[in-house]
Amino acid sequence: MLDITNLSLSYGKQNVLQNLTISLSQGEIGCILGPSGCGKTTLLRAIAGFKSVQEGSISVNGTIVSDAQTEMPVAKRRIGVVFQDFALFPHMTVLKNVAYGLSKLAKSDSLKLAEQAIELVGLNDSKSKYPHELSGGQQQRVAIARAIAPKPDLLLLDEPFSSLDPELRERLSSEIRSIIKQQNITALLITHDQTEAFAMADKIGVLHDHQCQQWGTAYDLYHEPATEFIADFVGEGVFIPVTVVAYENDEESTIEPIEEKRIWLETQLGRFLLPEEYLTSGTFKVGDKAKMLVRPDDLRHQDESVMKARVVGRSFRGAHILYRLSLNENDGLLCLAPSHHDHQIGESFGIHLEVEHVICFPI
Ligand SMILES: Nc1ncnc2c1ncn2[C@@H]1O[C@H](COP(=O)(O)OP(=O)(O)OP(=O)(O)O)[C@@H](O)[C@H]1O
Repeated sequence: MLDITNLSLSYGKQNVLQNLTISLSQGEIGCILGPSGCGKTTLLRAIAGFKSVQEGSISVNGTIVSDAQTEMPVAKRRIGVVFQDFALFPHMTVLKNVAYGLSKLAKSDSLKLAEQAIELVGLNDSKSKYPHELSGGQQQRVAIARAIAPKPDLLLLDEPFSSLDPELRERLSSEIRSIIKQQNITALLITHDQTEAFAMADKIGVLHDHQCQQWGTAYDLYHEPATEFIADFVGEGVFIPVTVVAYENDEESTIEPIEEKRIWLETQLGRFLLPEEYLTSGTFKVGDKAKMLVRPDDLRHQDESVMKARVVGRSFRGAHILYRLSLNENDGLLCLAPSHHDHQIGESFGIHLEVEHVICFPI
């Protein structure tokens, strides 16, 4: 439904995005995530038709809407846009706001579609109210109803929840996801908020350094980040120093003595097999120093462990406590422990590192 291929966007000589390739199937929700200034809005504007394309192409539902030669007018693209500030008309009722984009249809058809969209977002009782009579969350629902009423091929959402408080943001994002999914709408959301991206999206692309550094599921980004930037930007975690080592005999290992597999990462928290892909790609050789990603949920609270770490910080999160721990010289370890393990700053407890996905980067 959306195919963006080798897209480059710039403002004059300022290059914003280069060689970006992403795609969404019918009914999929994608999200473009990235820090301020990375080019999210520019990308959204190019898809909607407000920004020309220097290289590559954007296709919606099999038709090229933008490339270096083509620029389909905005109104012909069959793309609905939900803006950050809702952009509702203050002097129009909810019903008139939603019906506004349907003015080409016969009045009875436009009202029918508008009413259907209003019902979908649960605002049946507010049809004749004006935007100033609605809460922020309700106004956002009106904006969404207005964008989906014409049944667009693609729905674009520009930081749709950023003006709402965090609790409402979380609730609304999962409600809006259900509506979009129920209607089998293809949608692309842009945000700098990863909680929003995780709650809404089937696929997430992270923009950095003018590139989309990874296009994958939230699970992929969190557990198998393609770059050091993504490892750092998505989720919490720390990097610990490691040394790439080889063991000549298998006394040290319970693993079968396969030559390639006897390369390990030695850390102060134990030794981990260097994954196959790092060997085949030649990223590391024996003797290299590197850094390994440790997520707070990789580091377990384990009373019987001989390795004890001291609590230097703690943040209570209800079911869990996120501990910042100090071990030897390393002050920055993070451990997410069930909150019944209630330790105060200065106390020590046993830890055990269990890394399912070993992610390493050269230093
Ligand atoms: N109209 C413009 N003319 C020139 N440069 C622009 C224009 N709009 C944006 N830029 C520049 O392009 C880059 C990308 O901006 P963009 O607004 O797309 O980023 P963003 O990721 O959406 O940021 P934010 O999250 O802060 O909204 C920035 O360096 C910005 O200064």
